[in-house]
Amino acid sequence: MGSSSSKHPSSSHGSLDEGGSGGQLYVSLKLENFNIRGDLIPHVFGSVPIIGSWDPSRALRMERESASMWELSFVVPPNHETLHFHFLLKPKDRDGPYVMEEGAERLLTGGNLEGGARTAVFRPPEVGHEATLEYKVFVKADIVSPFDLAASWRAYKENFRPSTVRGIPDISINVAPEGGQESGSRTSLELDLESYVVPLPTCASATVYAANLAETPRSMGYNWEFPKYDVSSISPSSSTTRVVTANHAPPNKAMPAAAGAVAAATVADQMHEPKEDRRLAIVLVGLPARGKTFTAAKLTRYLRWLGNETKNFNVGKYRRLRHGSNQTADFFRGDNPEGMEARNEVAALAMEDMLSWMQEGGQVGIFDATNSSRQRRNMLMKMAEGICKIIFLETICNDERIIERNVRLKIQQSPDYAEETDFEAGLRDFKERLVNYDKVYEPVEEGSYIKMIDMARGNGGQIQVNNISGYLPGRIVFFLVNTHLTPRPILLTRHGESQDNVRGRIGGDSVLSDSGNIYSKKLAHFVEKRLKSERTASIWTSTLQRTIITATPIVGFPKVQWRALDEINAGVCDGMAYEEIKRNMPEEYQSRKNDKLRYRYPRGESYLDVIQRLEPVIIELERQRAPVVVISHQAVLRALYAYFADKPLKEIPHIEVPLHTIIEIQMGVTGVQEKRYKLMD
Ligand SMILES: Nc1ncnc2c1ncn2[C@@H]1O[C@H](COP(=O)(O)OP(=O)(O)O)[C@@H](O)[C@H]1O
Ligand SMILES: O=P(O)(O)OC[C@H]1O[C@@](CO)(OP(=O)(O)O)[C@@H](O)[C@@H]1O
Repeated sequence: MGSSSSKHPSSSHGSLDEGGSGGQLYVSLKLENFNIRGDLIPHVFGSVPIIGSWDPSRALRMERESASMWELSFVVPPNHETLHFHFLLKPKDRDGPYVMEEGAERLLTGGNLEGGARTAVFRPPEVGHEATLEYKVFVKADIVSPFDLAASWRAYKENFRPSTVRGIPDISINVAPEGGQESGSRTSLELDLESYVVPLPTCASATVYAANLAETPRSMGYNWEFPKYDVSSISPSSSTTRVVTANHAPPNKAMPAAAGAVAAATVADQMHEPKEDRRLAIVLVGLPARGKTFTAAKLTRYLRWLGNETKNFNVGKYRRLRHGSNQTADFFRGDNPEGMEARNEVAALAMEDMLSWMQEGGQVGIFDATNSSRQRRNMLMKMAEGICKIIFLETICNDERIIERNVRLKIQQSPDYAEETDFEAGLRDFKERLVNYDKVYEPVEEGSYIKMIDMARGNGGQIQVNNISGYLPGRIVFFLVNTHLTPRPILLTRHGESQDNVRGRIGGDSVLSDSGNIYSKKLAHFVEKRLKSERTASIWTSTLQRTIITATPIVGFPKVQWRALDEINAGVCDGMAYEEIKRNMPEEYQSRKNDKLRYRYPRGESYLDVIQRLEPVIIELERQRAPVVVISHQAVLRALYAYFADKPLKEIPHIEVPLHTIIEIQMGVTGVQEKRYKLMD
C-alpha cells in the first residue's frame, strides 16, 4: 500500500484511481507453427510474478487454439509497466530441459511489442545443432470495458475453469434466433412481472436508515440516563485515558476472532503485530451528507461477512438519546461552547463504548461521526492509545448536485427531521448546520488515512491512502475502490430443478428435470422483460451444467462461468442422499448438524470455505455498474444473499433460498432493497 502523503488528487503516489474510462487492456499473445510439435508446449515467462518472475518452472503455459496456433491472453491496466518476457518450450511429458527462444528479452508496453521481432526461434538440442524451430508471433491488444471483463484477471486466475459442458464456451453470448425465441415458451409466462412478486420472508431486509442499524449505546442497557462525563479529562493534552470496562456481558466465545476468508491472515497478523494493531478503528471524517453513515454501514456489512467481529458506533445515535433528536443548527455552531461540549461528550461516550468492546474481543470498530476538527481527532487518538490502531476514513464530495441530493435524502431519512413536517424548513436548517460545520472543518492530514474523493460520481473517483499497511486495511482499501452508488439490480437464482434434486442427492453435476427445464425458459422471459430497458447486463453461472443449462435460453447477454459459483463441495458425500449420510456416516451427519457453518465435508468444503471463495464475486458484484443475473446453487446463494441482506454468519447455512424463485437485490443511493419473484409453484 505504501505511504504517501500526497495531497494532489492527480498524484499517482498512494492514490488508486479507478480511471475515467475504467477500461482494461486485454492482451492476446499467439505463436503459430505449421510444423506441428505436440511434444513441446509453448510457455511465456518473464519479469512479473504472474509469468513466473523469471523462474522457468513457473512459466505460464499457452493454450492450443488450433492445430498450429497457441494462445495466451491476459488483462493489464492500459498504463501497465513494461513487461519483460521470453517464450519458452517445455517438453510435454517430463521436467526440463526447457528451450528458451533465441535473442533479446521481449518488451511489451501498452499492449504493444517493442521492436520488430515477429518470429520466435528455438534450438531444441535433440533436433540437431543446425536445426531450428520457428514460430510466428502475433500480438493483439484491445481496451475492454470493466463490464466486458466480468471475469477479471484475478478472478480468472482464481476461479475460472473450462466448462464441463461440451460445446459451451466459457464466455459466450447467444443471440436471439430469427423470428423470436423457441415457440411455445413465450406464452407460458405472463409479462406482468408484478404478478410473480411474493412477500419477503420475515427476516428479509427493508430499507432502514443506516445509522439506526448502528450499535445501541451500552449505557442504555443499564440505565436510560447517561453517566455524566468530564470531557476535559480526555482532552488531547491529558495523559490518562479512561475506558469503561465494568459490567459488560462477557464476549461471545461462540465465534472465533475471525473466520472464513480472514482467518489465515488474522492468525498470521496475531503472530507478528503488536497487540494494539490487532484491533482496528475506522474513524469516519467529513462534513454532513457526504456518505459517512452509508459507507460505515456498508463496510461493517462487508467486514462482518468476511468473518471479522465488527461493530458500527454512530455518534449521532448517542447525541439523539442524550440531547433529543430535534436540535437546531445552532447546536452545531463551532462558537457555541455548550453545543461543543455536548457533542464532544457524546463522541467520547461512543468511543469509550467502542474501546471497551474491543478490549472484550471486538476486532474492528467503525466510528461514525463528522470528526471534522483536528482537536476532535486528537482526542480520539489519545483515547485509543495502546488499545487499537486508528485509520481515518474521510469522505469528500465536490459535486454540488450530489450534495444537494444527499441533503434532501437526509431530511427524508434522518431521525433528526422525523418530526419536522415542513420539508423546506428542514432543508434550511440542515444547510445552516452544514455551514456551521464547514467553518471549522479541517481535512485529515495526520496519521493513517484513506480519503474517498468524489466516489459518488458516475465515473468512479479517487482514493488516496497514507500510511496504510496490513491485511485488513489493504482489503478495506480494495473494497472501497470497487464500490460505487450506480443503481442497478442483481438477480440471484438457483438453477432449475436438477435430476439430482429430484432424487434427493447432493452435489453432482446432473442435468435439469422437466420442471427445471420449464423454469429455465420462464427465467429467460423474466430476464428479457426485467432487463429490457437496460443497455447492458451479464449472466453469471457456475461451471456445473445445471446452472449453464438454466442460462441457455437467455439470449443477448454475455454469459460468464465462475468456478467460485460452484456449489459447496460435498467431498466424499458428493452424490449421496442426506438419509444415506445419516445411515452410513452418522458421526459426520451429527457434526454437520451441530455446526453447519464450520463443518467441512471430508475432502470437501464448509460454508466458511464457500464464503472465502466468494469474496472475489462480491467485489466484482460491487464493481459492476450494469445488472447481473447470478445463476448458482443453494449454499452459494445463501452466502451471497447474506452479504447483501447483512445476515450474521451463523445464520447463513439456514437461510431459505427456494428453487424457481428470483431474489432481486436493488443496489442504489439509499442502500440495498430486496424483492422476490416466484415463477413456478
Ligand atoms: N462517497 C460518497 N460521496 C458522496 N455521497 C455519498 C457517498 N457514499 C454515499 N453517499 C450518498 O450520501 C447519502 C447521505 O449519506 P449519509 O451517509 O447519511 O451522510 P453523512 O453520514 O455523511 O451525513 C447517502 O444516502 C448516499 O446516497
Ligand atoms: O448445505 P445444505 O443445506 O446441505 O445445502 C447445500 C446442498 O444444496 C443442494 C441441493 O440439495 O444444492 P443444488 O440445488 O445446487 O444441487 C446440494 O447439491 C448441496 O449440497
